Amino acid sequence: MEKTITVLPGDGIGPEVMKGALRVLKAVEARYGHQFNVTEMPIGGKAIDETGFPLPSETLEQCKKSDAVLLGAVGGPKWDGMEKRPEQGLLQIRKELNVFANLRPVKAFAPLGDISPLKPELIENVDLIFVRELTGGLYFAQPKGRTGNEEAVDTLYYHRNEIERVVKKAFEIAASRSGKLTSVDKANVLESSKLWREVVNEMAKSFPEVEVEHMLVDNAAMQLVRNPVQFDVIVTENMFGDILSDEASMITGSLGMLASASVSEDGQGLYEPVHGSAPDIAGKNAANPLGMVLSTAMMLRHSFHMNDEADAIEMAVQEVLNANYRTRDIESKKGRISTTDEMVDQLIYRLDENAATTTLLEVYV
Ligand SMILES: NC(=O)c1ccc[n+]([C@@H]2O[C@H](COP(=O)([O-])OP(=O)(O)OC[C@H]3O[C@@H](n4cnc5c(N)ncnc54)[C@H](O)[C@@H]3O)[C@@H](O)[C@H]2O)c1
Ligand SMILES: CC(C)[C@H](C(=O)O)[C@@H](O)C(=O)O
Ligand SMILES: [Mg+2]
Repeated sequence: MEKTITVLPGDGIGPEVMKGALRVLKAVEARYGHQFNVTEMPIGGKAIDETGFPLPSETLEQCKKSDAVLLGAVGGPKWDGMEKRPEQGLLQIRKELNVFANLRPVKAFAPLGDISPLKPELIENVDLIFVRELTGGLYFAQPKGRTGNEEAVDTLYYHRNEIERVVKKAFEIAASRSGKLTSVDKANVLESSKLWREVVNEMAKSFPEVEVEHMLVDNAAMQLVRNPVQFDVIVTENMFGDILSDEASMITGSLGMLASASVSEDGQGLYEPVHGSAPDIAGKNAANPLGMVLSTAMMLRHSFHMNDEADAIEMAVQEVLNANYRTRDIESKKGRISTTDEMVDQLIYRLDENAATTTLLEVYV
């Protein structure tokens, strides 16, 4: 199959983990006979340095005409305090591509049981997914900004349609999984949350097979560390989802493990790890590439319907962890610390092996 991918490495560890993802894609290409036409474009701080804009129009155009977009991370202290911020590029690309549903799966990896700050018995069997509203809410609504030296304003606005489309997506996902949906809001205080709850209750009538519960966001933050296995699908507002998903990353043991897919109604897909540009470890070949690599697997599965290929990457990740290869953030007492590149070497080695095994099995059958 031939596909075009726009690659936006961004800043900090973004380019380092993206290099790994592209090597993994090359391995998939070779083994499964695909052709991925990759075009790299600037976004974030790099784009500000090169063009003066965090999302240059050439980058946006290239993304719009691609089959999918892969993004590393943006931001860093270099651009702090500047009028244009790298993060504006990220928010703008999400808005322009209309990728309103941000899917952030959180699965406990058995070999990382001792890495998580949560007790092993609490995280065993955790397999949940956030459906985070991504193009509305506090991040985007007007008025927004400084209204003088002493005042600043952000607005939490939602139109019913914006809530409906993301909630529908969450119901569909819940129906395809265990049939349990938790909607997280702050309906005891916020008007936008009351509307959110109303929409969820209305939508529930079209999905009788899905059991719905409402949970206030402060309680949800607590429940995620008290008993995370109670959750399956969690749908929530943009900023609540941002905060809760970083919190939930500790179920895996590291923010560097989490992947995400952001999808639109017309099939656009933007794939990025949940973590940021990690300025504290950038340039050291120390970043965990697995969140980026797992985001690449999500791209293959969701945008290209390449399920075997995505399975093979996920299996390779499991095997690398089983074999105790670890970057510093998931350091194990049993093995030495690997660099970003070494982790990717191990993935590719196993991807080749997996492909070889699959071929052998097929021949044998
Ligand atoms: N999607 C994105 O592009 C994105 C997401 C979050 C933050 N950011 C930006 O990144 C910059 C830094 O933000 P921050 O420090 O609050 O969050 P961060 O996610 O960059 O880092 C938080 C902590 O997690 C660690 N970490 C993150 N990813 C890791 C990985 N792959 N491997 C190992 N350790 C990892 C970092 O070293 C750091 O200690 C800011 O400019 C922020 O706006 C961008
Ligand atoms: C960098 C920032 C704008 C972004 C967000 O808040 O959406 C990040 O934290 C994320 O989780 O993708
Ligand atoms: Mg975040």
